[in-house]
Amino acid sequence: ETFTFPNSFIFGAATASYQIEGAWNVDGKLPSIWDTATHRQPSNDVFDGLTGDEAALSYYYWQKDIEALKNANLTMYRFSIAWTRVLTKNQQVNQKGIDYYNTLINDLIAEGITPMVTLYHWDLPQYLQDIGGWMNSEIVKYYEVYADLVFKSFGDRVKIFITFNEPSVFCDHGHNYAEHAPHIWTYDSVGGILCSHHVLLSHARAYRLYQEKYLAAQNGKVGICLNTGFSYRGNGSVPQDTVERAIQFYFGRYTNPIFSETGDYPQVMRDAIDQKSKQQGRSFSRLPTFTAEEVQMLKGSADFLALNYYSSGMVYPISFDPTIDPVHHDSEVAGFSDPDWKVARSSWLYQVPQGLYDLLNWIRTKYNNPDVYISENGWSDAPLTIEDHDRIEYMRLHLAAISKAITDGCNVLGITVWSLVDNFEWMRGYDERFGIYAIDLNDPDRNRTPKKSVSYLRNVTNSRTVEAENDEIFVVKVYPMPAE
Ligand SMILES: CCCCCCCCCCCCC/C=C/[C@@H](O)[C@@H](N)CO[C@@H]1O[C@H](CO)[C@@H](O)[C@H](O)[C@H]1O
Repeated sequence: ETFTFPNSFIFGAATASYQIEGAWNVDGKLPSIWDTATHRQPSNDVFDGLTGDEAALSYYYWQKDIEALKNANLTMYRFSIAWTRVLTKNQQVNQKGIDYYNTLINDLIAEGITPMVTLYHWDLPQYLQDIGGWMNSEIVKYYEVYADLVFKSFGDRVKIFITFNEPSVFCDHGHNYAEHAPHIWTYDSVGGILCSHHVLLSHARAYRLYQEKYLAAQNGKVGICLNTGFSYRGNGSVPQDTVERAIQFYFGRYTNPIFSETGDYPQVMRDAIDQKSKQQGRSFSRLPTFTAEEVQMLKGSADFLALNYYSSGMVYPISFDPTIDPVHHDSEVAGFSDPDWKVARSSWLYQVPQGLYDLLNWIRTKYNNPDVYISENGWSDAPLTIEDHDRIEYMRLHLAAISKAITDGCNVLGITVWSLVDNFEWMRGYDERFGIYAIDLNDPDRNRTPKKSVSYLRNVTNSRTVEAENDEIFVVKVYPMPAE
């Protein structure tokens, strides 16, 4: 079957500052929590022991990135700004950092490529972590100062801003399980919950600031980037409400306050955490409460949803047990992956295009069909895999799923694939490569070598079609529940 894309649909690619820029301490840039994490001695716990100190050296080779975009026929570039490059500790402007992004933005626009700018892709200034980072409510003010600077400096040319990338990942993995920077472990997910709460408030304040101060002159859009898989019934006896609870706890904790008609946290989450907190003998709930004003400030605080989709899972109910993974412990849901699904070099990344199709329709019906960009979607393979047939298949099937969702009426405006170039894959270092361009870390010039997927993408963007069979997209079957 041939799947088509409307002429308005935009094809692009994405990166993030810490993962590609290098130049970690150049021109006044301050250390971020990822600099701290990767410089830990005697071991940084990164899979290959490496850091983002140099990565793709995009701080010097941004023109190579622009060439790579052009060569792939891509017309949108999602990149992030390093907070640590543009502001000093006492909240003054670091002009050299601003200059770098000004040059990048101007050069992109000169080549007809639309910049999509993420304000926060996990690289918090270390001096803010030192006062508690996302767990301290004061962070909201610091973020607002930073957002103000970004809007003021770049908003005359940048018309699409994303306030945050994947809060579920940096809040949970960074503040519950100590798996990501700032490597904090907290009991009962308290750290992750506080982080999410302050991220939501920071997002809303930045959105309202843009509306009040910049919208009239700049006429841009501000959204937030959230990630999730879709969840499926682990076997025939799993109740549908388990599926819904999984999504609400993982995704709804951010989407409900921003995109729903009612606003605030999902009721199922409010009830569960309040009740469990009580059951634990606590005098107040682990889930903070938004004031009525905050609920209003959050409600409708996004012009679009930037959705990162990689994979999906099967779920089944479990009973409350504080000793297990804290995300599941409040939701009383656990998940597993079908061993028949194809898996990438990243052990968590199973190929489930159906999940993207179902998720887009879930969002359409749940939230009155908001504008959506697929801000990340991609496949990892081994270093220097140039004949990346598995990535091509993954892209083909996910693009088909998107096209099908658009046919259903979902407002999907475009995609920025992850990633433009091979880069620092967080705690996996450089072992899992997501780029459509390969980078040899031994090459001081960091030449961007096109993988086979670049010519595939070029064909897709020229023809605005992909070929796929429905049974390649719809891969979810119901399996017996695994032993608990
Ligand atoms: C509804 C919820 C529950 C159901 C199901 C299960 C979902 C299965 C998906 C498993 C994902 C587990 C770990 C998550 C990892 C990614 O989301 C995370 N690594 C994504 O980060 C972004 O992706 C890029 C590639 O990893 C990364 O380089 C980029 O910086 C991130 O923005």
